[in-house]
Amino acid sequence: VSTCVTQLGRFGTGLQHLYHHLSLPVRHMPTQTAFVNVIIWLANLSCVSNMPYLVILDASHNEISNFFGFQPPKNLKEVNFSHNRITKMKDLSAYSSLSKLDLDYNSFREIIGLEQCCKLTHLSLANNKISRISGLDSLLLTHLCLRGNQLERIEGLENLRSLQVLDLSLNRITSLSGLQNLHQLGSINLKKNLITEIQECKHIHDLLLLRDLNLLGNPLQLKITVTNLKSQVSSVNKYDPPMDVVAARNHMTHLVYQLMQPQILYDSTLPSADSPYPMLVLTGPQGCGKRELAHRLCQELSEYFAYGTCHTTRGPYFGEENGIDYHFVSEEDFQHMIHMGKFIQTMPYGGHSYGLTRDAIEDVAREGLACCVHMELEGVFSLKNSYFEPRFILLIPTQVEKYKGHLKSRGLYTPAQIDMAVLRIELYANTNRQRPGFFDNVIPSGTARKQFVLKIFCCVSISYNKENISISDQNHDDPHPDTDRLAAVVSPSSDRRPGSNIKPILPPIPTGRKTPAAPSPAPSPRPSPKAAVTEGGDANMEQ
Ligand SMILES: Nc1ncnc2c1ncn2[C@@H]1O[C@H](COP(=O)(O)OP(=O)(O)OP(=O)(O)O)[C@@H](O)[C@H]1O
Repeated sequence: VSTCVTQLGRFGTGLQHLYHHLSLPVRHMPTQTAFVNVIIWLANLSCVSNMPYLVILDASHNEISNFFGFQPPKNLKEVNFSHNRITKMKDLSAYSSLSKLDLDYNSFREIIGLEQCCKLTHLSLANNKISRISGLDSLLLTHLCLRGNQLERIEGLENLRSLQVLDLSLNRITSLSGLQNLHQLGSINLKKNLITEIQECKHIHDLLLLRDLNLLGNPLQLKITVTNLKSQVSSVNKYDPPMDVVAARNHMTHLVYQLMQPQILYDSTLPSADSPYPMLVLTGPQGCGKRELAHRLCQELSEYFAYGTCHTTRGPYFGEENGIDYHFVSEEDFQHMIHMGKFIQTMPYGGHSYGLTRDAIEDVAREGLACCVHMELEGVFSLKNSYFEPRFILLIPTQVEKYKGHLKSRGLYTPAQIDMAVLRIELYANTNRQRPGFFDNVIPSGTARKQFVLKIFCCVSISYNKENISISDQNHDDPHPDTDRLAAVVSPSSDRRPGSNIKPILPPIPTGRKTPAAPSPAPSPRPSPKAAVTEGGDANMEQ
């Protein structure tokens, strides 16, 4: 035996090999390898004592419980005892040629007896029961694997200056302290340990050869992810805040300023404050015709709606009147109003400020009417935060070239302003796509005015208690619109805003309202010259 290779295949095919190799004289096999057979399942390796020239011994996957229970072959370099039943290491000073020792999947509790194995470079003790690293001080290990043990700290490695690859994954290690002097380290695996602080990395800061560091599955990973996420979110919020964030800030600002003012607890001139005043908001990109339609709506349905005049710092266009189209104020006055808590929401647009005041809404509420306003999308986001529960109708141009041409023909905008307005169409479209129900109704450009009015009616019929409203249409194209038919035209998203309960979004019109039974073409309670001015203007574009 001692002159031959003993090669028993580990998976049961080795017996023929055994006999085949047994017939070989040793001079043909200068490097001897012993494989032992799982079918035989060796319990001891005493036979190896008769193999003085053995160099590599693979005794893995057996039932061996005796650690190196054989006379040491002089040149034994590599031993694989993995997947056996060995519980205790012993002094291996007689095995001084050992360079590679695989002891994975046994039941070792401590590392002992290797002190004299000065040629040992690879040691693997994965999946044992080792709770403390010891006895390695004098070794020249380059590879050390202690994966899947019970280590709580990295200790006893300080002198392993040759160590290049260290696997300490699947332990209970909480700190990277103990690695700082291992300057040859190129790879550290600390996956699935208990490291919580990223500051622990200071211990490996000076390891210049370190290429791989695996800290996956440590508590700090979650922390880093959350921290990264937090810092990403905060940088996004700082430099490119989403509309929700801007709107929340805007709402908070005005709420805080408002709360800093003396509070009026009861105003007998106002309808009950138990429910928010009815409000209709027309939104869409600049010049899409929403302002004109708001004016027209207030004129044609003056029984129900009155125009809520916003404030702006821009100067009036030709034909615009202060207090009707806007309250035109200076930037200074606008800022002062903000600080006086006057606004519900504000928004910068095109280098100017725009804002809707609480007074504008309450003035309309005093008349027992629903307030109709127009604003850009950011304003809508802000209002969604407020106590008011408006109905939102989006007017969206669908024919971009036509819309562009219309803006050009107004002669009010620079090419850059036109481009911006056109770009913002996508913003509205995306919001509508991504947030179903965000708008109560969407009216594409090109919708016939009749249909538009029908849809507004639908909105009204849903907004108000249906018993209280009858839609007669003496002024409109459709002589007998009934609410059922109107309901058929309304898009599903207009049914009810998400989150609202069964009751109508807008309460019945406060007492004091004229009976809506027979709306007449009486003049609007508020002048709406803009509607007259633009009759056939922007609104016509929608036709
Ligand atoms: N309080 C507000 N909050 C947000 N947006 C507002 C507010 N008031 C007005 N806006 C919007 O600001 C944009 C610029 O208004 P401006 O009146 O200067 O433009 P315009 O060229 O007349 O456009 P439009 O015909 O759409 O009103 C418009 O889209 C308008 O609806």
